[in-house]
Amino acid sequence: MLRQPLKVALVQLKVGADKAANLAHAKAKVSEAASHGAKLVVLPECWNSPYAVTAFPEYAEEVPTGETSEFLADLAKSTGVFLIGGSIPEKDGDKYYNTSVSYSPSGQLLGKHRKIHLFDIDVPGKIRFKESDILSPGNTETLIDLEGYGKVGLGICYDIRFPELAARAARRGAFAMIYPGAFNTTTGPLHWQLLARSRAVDNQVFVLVDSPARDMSSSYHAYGHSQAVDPWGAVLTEAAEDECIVYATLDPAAIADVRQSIPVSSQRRFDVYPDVSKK
Ligand SMILES: NC(=O)CC(=O)C(=O)O
Repeated sequence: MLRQPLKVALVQLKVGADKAANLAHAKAKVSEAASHGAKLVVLPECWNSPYAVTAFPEYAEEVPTGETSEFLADLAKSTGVFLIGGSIPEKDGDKYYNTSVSYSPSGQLLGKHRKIHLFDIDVPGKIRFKESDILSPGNTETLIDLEGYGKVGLGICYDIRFPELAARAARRGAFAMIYPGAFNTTTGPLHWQLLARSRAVDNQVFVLVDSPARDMSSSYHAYGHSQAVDPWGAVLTEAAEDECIVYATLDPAAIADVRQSIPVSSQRRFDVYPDVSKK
């Protein structure tokens, strides 16, 4: 559980085609968040590369030995924050993944999460996206320990649509689910906040979702609206579409309060349906 208040910053980063510029820009924004007192900083899905299946092979790197992972480790250390490094295209042998790495304030690798559920959708006349044309799925759940605060579960974007991941993380003690994401202007307005609030209410945990800024000149129009939701399902902070950093302080009392008031975790009927946290 969350052991003390935690100030978080969600960096809704403007992302372009120039990888070096994306890294430099991320450094400026993470430093800005740290200078405002954030102890946990989150970057969005696919922030060192355009979010396009065709771009992934060109931008992909080894993780955690590649340039961007090393950059994130150094950045976490120089700013003294827990850094959830959004996600980047990963190359491992002849396979590609959509991968997130997280670092401690001393630059230690805390976790590596490969997107488990690939974003393959076809909404006729609106959006077709097929990550599986290039990417392979991850096969491992990720729980990371933020020393002094407690554990958080990690998912990437489409992973939020699969409630089992959050339920399992929460039942293993996570106080929050964090999803670097990049919903779009078709699915975002209906589903992004609904899903974030649902995962929060289902599990009585905080949920952080972090998107790139919207760029109408790119092939993928990210929804934006990075936000933090509390265990009651209340939105603590929400960005609009443009680049910005939004902040929230996660208060341990909110978890204790909702769990005492509405004790669903002791009211579950595992005699009627199975507990998804037991494999
Ligand atoms: N980009 C994603 O992985 C997911 C998304 O946009 C959606 O589920 O909608």
